[in-house]
Amino acid sequence: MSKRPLLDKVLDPSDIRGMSIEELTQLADEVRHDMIESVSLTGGHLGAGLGVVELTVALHHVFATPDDRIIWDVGHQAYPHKILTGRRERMRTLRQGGGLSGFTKRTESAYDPFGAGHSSTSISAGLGMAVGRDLKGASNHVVAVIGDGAMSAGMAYEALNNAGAMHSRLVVILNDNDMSIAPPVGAMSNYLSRLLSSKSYRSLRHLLKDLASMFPPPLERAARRAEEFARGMVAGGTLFEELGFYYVGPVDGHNLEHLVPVLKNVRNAGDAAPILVHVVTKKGHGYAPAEAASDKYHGVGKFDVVTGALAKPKANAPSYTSVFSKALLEEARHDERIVAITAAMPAGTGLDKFQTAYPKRCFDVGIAEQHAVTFAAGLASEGFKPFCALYSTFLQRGYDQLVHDAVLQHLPVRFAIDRAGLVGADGATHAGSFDLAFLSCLPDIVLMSPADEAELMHMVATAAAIDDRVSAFRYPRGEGVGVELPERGQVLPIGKGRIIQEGTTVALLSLGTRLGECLKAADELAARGLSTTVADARFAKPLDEDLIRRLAMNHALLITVEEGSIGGFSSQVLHFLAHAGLLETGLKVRPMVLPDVFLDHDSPHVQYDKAGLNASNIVAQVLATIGQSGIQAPARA
Ligand SMILES: Cc1ncc(C[n+]2csc(CCOP(=O)(O)OP(=O)(O)O)c2C)c(N)n1
Ligand SMILES: CC(=O)[C@@H](O)[C@H](O)COP(=O)(O)O
Ligand SMILES: [Mg+2]
Repeated sequence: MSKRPLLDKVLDPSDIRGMSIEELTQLADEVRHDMIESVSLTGGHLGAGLGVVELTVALHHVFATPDDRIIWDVGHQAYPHKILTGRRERMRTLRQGGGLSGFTKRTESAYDPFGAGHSSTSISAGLGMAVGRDLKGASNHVVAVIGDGAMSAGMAYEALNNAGAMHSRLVVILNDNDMSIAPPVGAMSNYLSRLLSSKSYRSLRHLLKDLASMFPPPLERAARRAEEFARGMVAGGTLFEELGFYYVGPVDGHNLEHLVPVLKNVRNAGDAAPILVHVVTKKGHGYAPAEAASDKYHGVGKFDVVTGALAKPKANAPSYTSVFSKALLEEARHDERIVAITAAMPAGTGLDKFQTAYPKRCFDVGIAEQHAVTFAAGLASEGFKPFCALYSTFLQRGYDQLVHDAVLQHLPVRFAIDRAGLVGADGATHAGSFDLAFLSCLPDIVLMSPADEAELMHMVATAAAIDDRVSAFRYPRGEGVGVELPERGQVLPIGKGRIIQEGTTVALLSLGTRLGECLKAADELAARGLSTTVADARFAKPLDEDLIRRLAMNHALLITVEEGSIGGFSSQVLHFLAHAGLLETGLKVRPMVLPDVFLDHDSPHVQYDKAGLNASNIVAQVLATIGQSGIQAPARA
């Protein structure tokens, strides 16, 4: 850790409360350099944090954290906050096993009053805290910091709508950097741009005058309020004022001479009404390579601090995302009814290529997963073939829409579910653990998971062909196994799995990309004299009942393996076995699923070791269940 004259003296935010603006400016500079240095060694979310260095310093200078609550929306911009709140030394452990989380986390620090990872929760959480404070008769401040991208989600509007009518003292800081991960989309984003161009930055004199007129001394307050309404101040104001917020800004978020007095005035306002401070920042600010990059270095691996050059990760095979992207392009070339939907993740889902090839058939709806799902259902009802590409963890947001708007109406929306299973450094908030459980219980859905990237291509083709109900295929983050890829995927027989290798004693039935681990386990079991069948289920729904029956009848032990929580594929298999009377035959069955805990960030391999889903764990499960001596396969047929 490099020496930093001022930052070295900051053990917690109380050390910066007495600093002058000059000192705060120097401190911000030191925090920025410190953050760049540590993220260059760990990788992580860089651009967002760089953009809020001054804002973070100003907030901790003005507000009495942790009694005053600061809630960072998403939490990916909270690295400067971590540096200033006693976690500076641990920044080099960021996103690694046992290290700091890449997001805010309640168990990590008293300065993180609310955990995050998913976006657009901060205003709701802040309002809950503000109302809780009022109910307790306490007087602390609550500040929610939300980005312009996160403002596109329904939850943010639900919260504004509620807060604007609550008369509870809440400060919302809208951090407007005119960026999401990709450039922001939507009418709100256009509105914010218009707001900025019509108002331009308010000078400090104007800002303080505005604030003074908003927050008159207590005795005059009621009369002043009435007068404000009477003369139409609210009606002539911003959308936020229409919703019942005091609007302050726009303020230059990199200018501490402006930020600090404005925040002090907001803090001292004392009025029982929510305030929205519109702060304008630049994502990646103060680090030229980030400012110059098209994504402002939103998320990076390790990099060279001087040049900004990103370390190139070694890849032995194309990523599942890129294979999906290519396969969908191929299907779209053959069928112009195919359209694609992303919720603010065009690059992350691989739909950026689709956007370039078919701009009129690709829709980035912003961070709005619920809307994405019902929007796709609407397109399907008009005869289109929508592929809604979402990360598994973010699909959780759109569950009711998926059930009520798509599945129930048999509207053929195709869900391309990326980042299924454990995702590594993003940790528990981003793990795709639950989709198999929450999808496999839905009537009539077709739910697939590929064992490798060629299988993924087949599943894209299969989904394109399914036109009478919802279908979904889920695949992991990261690279495939390096199999040869066809030009185009083939349509698979629905609900049919495949036997990969035949054995006699143990049957491993895999769904998804644990198949490789099952094959390794089978080799090891063979070396121990246990003849093992390995099968790839391909479908979690409908189940291949013939295949499962065959495995159950001809083996002593059946193990299911999946990268999902309890309640998913294995539960479907167990349900079938129970009702088919196959559990009373002496067959032993062991479902191997993710453990019933939230697993923290680590490398995916270590995570899967902890989850007990690697080859060695499968071998151990077999040996623990039937012993090393082996059992002869029963003749049950
Ligand atoms: C529900 C949900 N959908 C998608 C994401 C992925 N995501 C993380 S940050 C981000 C962009 C947020 O933009 P903004 O709020 O403006 O913050 P900035 O990065 O610009 O500071 C997105 C889409 C998420 N975290 N949560
Ligand atoms: C903060 C956030 O939600 C995203 O930036 C996410 O971390 C992206 O994950 P991938 O790196 O898997 O695209
Ligand atoms: Mg933004």
